[in-house]
Amino acid sequence: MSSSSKPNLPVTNAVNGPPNADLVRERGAASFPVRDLTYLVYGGQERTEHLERIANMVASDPVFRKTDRFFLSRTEQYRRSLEKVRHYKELIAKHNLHSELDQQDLRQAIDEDLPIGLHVGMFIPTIVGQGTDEQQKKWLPLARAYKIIGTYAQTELGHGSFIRGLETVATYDKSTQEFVLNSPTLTATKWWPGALGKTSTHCVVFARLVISDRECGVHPFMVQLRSLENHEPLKGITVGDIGPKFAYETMDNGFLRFDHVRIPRDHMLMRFAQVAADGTYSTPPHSKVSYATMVFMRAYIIGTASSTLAKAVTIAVRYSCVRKQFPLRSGEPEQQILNYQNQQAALFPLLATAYAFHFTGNYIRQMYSDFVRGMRAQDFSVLPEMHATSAGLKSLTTWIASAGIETCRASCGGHGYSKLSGLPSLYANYIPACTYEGDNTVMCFQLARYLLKLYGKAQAKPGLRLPGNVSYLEKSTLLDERCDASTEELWLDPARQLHAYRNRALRLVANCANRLVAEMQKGKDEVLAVEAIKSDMVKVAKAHSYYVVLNNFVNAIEQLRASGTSTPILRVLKTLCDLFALHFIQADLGDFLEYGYLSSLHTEPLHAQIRRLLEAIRPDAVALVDAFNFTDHALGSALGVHNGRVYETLFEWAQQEPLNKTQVAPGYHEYIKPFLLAKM
Ligand SMILES: CCCCCCCC/C=C\CCCCC/C=C/C(=O)SCCNC(=O)CCNC(=O)[C@H](O)C(C)(C)COP(=O)(O)OP(=O)(O)OC[C@H]1O[C@@H](n2cnc3c(N)ncnc32)[C@H](O)[C@@H]1OP(=O)(O)O
Ligand SMILES: Cc1cc2nc3c(=O)[nH]c(=O)nc-3n(C[C@H](O)[C@H](O)[C@H](O)COP(=O)(O)OP(=O)(O)OC[C@H]3O[C@@H](n4cnc5c(N)ncnc54)[C@H](O)[C@@H]3O)c2cc1C
Repeated sequence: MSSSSKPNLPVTNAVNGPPNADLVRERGAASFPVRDLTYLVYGGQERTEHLERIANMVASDPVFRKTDRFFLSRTEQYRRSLEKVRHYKELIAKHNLHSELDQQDLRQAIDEDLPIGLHVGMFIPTIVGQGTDEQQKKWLPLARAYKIIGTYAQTELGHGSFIRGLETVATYDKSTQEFVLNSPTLTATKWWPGALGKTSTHCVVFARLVISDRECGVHPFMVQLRSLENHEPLKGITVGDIGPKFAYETMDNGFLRFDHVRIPRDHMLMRFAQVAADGTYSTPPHSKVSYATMVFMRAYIIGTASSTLAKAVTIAVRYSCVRKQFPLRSGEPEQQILNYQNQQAALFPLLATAYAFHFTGNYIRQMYSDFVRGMRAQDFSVLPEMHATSAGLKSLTTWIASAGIETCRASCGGHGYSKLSGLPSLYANYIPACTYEGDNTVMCFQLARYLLKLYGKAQAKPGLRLPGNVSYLEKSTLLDERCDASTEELWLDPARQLHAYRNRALRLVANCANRLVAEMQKGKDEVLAVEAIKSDMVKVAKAHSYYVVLNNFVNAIEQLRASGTSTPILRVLKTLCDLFALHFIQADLGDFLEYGYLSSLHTEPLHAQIRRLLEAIRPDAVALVDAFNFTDHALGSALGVHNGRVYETLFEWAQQEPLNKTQVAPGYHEYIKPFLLAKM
């Protein structure tokens, strides 16, 4: 079956001409209607077409061009991103894109780390989440109209993960009804917040509240940093850019110091905790409610892991169809490198993972909106589950996506190392996701701690009912059960796949719990006992998160089946789900073998089934990446161009290299000529 219709996307940036014949052939041989899968991924035909209109508008607009980005200095890149911000605002007005969703779509299409990312992603959400109604009324209209630009200033030079260790102080002065913000030490300097260095006029600062020498914990405060007239820093404020980074050049991550800066009392965001005029402090209803914006951003980050990985896989799969190396036998044509099993084994599990994470993103979005509904009704009961689940999924998805981008880059051989492949910058700009919004390892401890607690409760109280994704912790009998997938066919049974993931997670939780007890029996207190099991806690969190991802993928396919999705689409999604499930068992085989859950009786058919799945995906590989529907602008890659004119595009883009502006190299006269022409 061929694709039901061609995607309505312009081929920008790529060199025009007849498309690569191999890609044309691959597209014609897809076993499912590509367009229908695109609709499924983006939420229907209407929404897909809307996204395409925005993507096309961006892709054909010279202000948003990306192809020269590699040749710009850091300062030029920052300026260019500001130019893009201004144009983004013009387009909102011109095309009436006033809804939050439209603006999010537009930013996504622009596809750059713009210095307003923190404004929309954390500054505004913190006002919404933590501000009183009056505070929202005051600041939201200004922020939404970009009359003020803000960021989220929490991390300091000395502390990021350990929020309770932050040193910036906000001391309440009852006599003037003001807070005095101060950075008492060098390590109290705010360090890293995006767009803080040069762009923001305001920020939400996290500081320890002190009232009459009493420590009241870390709270958010609204602070103006720069004049709205001339952008100069206000009195008492030292602010600037933190300097060169691994990448992320378009973002002015900044530093900030306060020298006894005074702000009015109503600049503390007081939705949950309050300071009255006389200095009376009212505690929040939940001690971690001020951390809510981070939970929001973690959920957002989980949602973007799929699309980021999907971009890398799209580039690598298309290129691997165009690229040919070696005939199998002399005299035969050379093979597309995607025909090699090793290439498929590297790329197809990542393709499957990009689809798996798509459904994880849907799941966490739903969980987050239920959680927000509860919060609005003062119900914080879901907060621990939301925090723990999002912390674990954020870690697993960003780790896998980061490593996956690098695998894609390496799979493109030498051309993958060229920045023109788009993969080095995709990787370099993405990997901080493993660190920001909570270092992944530290986040894993949060989930593991939650699981250990629930496991302990379930042990202490048989018959206790735990919520959906953690209900397996009730069933310690699961530990005695063994895998019975002794044939290739049995490995395709979702119930057996889930059983394996549940069993592994429970085993690791139980093992950790036992070790914790053993450490305490050796005389350690609980704190030191936890320190002795920390690397196992990371494994626990990952194992549980894998289970959550797979469970959601399996459930999503069941729901699609029930809602009448066509057989060819269901078939291809099931194949991807199977590959996801089996690949990550194969990757962590030691976990499953260690406790005798699996033996060689099961591993042989497992490996064989994985090989079959790779073969099954091969004819659909191009169609499966096409279904993500990225424009050439979004991919920013000479290797991933839709028309497959890889070599023409690489050649043309390389001509832009500034060194090629002259035939004779700069420096020739000083450094090359003297030794070339020196007498022997
Ligand atoms: C429509 C969408 C538009 C979006 C547009 C986006 C545009 C995108 C642009 C750019 C993208 C990239 C931007 C990146 C920006 C990056 C920003 C940042 O990095 S901000 C700083 C982030 N910092 C962190 O994440 C710090 C991590 N540290 C912590 O979270 C905490 O310190 C901690 C590690 C969790 C520990 O906290 P603490 O010491 O206070 O607590 P503990 O004593 O360990 O635990 C006590 C109990 O509290 C529970 N807990 C902890 N945190 C939470 C929480 N958040 N919610 C609920 N409960 C929590 C903890 O589990 C303990 O529970 P018990 O065991 O006692 O039951
Ligand atoms: C690109 C980028 C953008 C950022 N944007 C912002 C922003 O807008 N606003 C903002 O406020 N911050 C921002 N940050 C800061 C970011 O949130 C922190 O860097 C992050 O939370 C990690 O904290 P840290 O740097 O203190 O790491 P550390 O905690 O110092 O981590 C260093 C190592 O120590 C380990 N470790 C730490 N604690 C423990 C423990 N208890 N047990 C065992 N191991 C431990 C970690 O696993 C890690 O391996 C940004 C960072 C980056 C890189």
